[in-house]
Amino acid sequence: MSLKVAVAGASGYAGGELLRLLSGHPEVEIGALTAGGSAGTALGLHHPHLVPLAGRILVETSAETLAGHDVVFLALPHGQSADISAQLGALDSTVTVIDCGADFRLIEAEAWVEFYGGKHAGHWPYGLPELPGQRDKLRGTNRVAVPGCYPTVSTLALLPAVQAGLVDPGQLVVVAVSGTSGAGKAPKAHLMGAEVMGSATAYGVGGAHRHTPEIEQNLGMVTDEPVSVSFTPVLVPMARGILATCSAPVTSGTTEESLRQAYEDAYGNEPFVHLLPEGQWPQTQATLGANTVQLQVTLDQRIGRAVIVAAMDNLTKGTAGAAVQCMNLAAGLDETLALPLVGVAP
Ligand SMILES: NC(=O)C1=CN([C@@H]2O[C@H](COP(=O)(O)OP(=O)(O)OC[C@H]3O[C@@H](n4cnc5c(N)ncnc54)[C@H](OP(=O)(O)O)[C@@H]3O)[C@@H](O)[C@H]2O)C=CC1
Ligand SMILES: CC(=O)N[C@@H](CCC(=O)OP(=O)(O)O)C(=O)O
Repeated sequence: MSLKVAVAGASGYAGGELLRLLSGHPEVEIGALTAGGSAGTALGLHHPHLVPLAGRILVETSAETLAGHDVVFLALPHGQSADISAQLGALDSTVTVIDCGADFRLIEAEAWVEFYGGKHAGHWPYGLPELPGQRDKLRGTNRVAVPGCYPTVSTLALLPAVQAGLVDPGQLVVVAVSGTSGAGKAPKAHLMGAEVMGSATAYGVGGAHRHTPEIEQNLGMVTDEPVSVSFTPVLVPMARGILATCSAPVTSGTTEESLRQAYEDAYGNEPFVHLLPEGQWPQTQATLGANTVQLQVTLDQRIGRAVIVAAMDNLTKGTAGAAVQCMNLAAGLDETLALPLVGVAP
């Protein structure tokens, strides 16, 4: 099987990471590469690391340039995917669309309006195969909403403890540091030189970040209890990677052993989620360029809280790797095809 694949937003960070992974995919032929203002320029100008594709010219993003492919990846700014995917669907009924943006992630329209504003476009199968039951929904689908980077790492960090009833899901806390590539390549005042170099900055504090309802939506799928998360993202001066520290009060009877067992049971057979040996704590570097999440869990006996630390590359498992994983499932291929387990270090 050879899948003809297009990437919309190919000049951006997520688009570049998609092309890095797709270049090594044995079942993929790379078709149209599109952009906004960068249309007409060579891909190599934006991504000099993508040597075999460097001479490819970016074209404008339209339903016409994206039609005629088996799979279209959308790596466009928020709010751009809904219109283009509707136009594309009208032109090409057989295409599979995998959206790296947020447009189709949230089920509840009220949450969309509160955190993003504007009209809710609807909900597509959610691209986190590790959520119980989700892998089967992704097999053979022709639409995928790839999760946000913080929701992927936070959900995977808390899921086993919440699912097993070992923590109170109404009192979850996540503090996650992220590299600046999470914000995309467009210039932003808070990402300019002196503002980001040598400094760590919290943002979206106090329940304001738009990933809060997405994390709650995911964890709400594995418990009947109400789920609430206090989520604080922190920008740190590194290019890529997220380290999430998650905690919650344990329920009566929870022990260090039962916590660890829940994580072993949940992820023992997962190809990309790895519980580290006891005493070893995750670091972002070990996940860079890999489609992996590395986890460690412990019980803070003194105050009765479970503490889980998780590391992930925001551009790989946090976006493009997850998108390719979902394409593999949607197309009936081996889920792990072309997805690295090996990171880049030091
Ligand atoms: N970065 C990350 O870690 C993650 C990103 N995502 C999601 O992936 C998507 C892309 O993010 P990211 O790559 O970081 O963003 P970038 O800003 O790096 O890239 C955006 C891409 O969209 C193109 N674009 C911008 N405006 C338009 C337009 N009006 N019409 C057509 N194309 C346009 C840009 O082209 P041009 O060069 O011409 O401006 C560029 O190719 C977003 O929805 C983001 O939320 C999801 C998870 C993590
Ligand atoms: C460091 C940084 O700015 N990160 C981005 C999250 C990127 C991502 O995963 O999210 P979306 O696909 O939802 O944009 C942010 O906080 O907005």
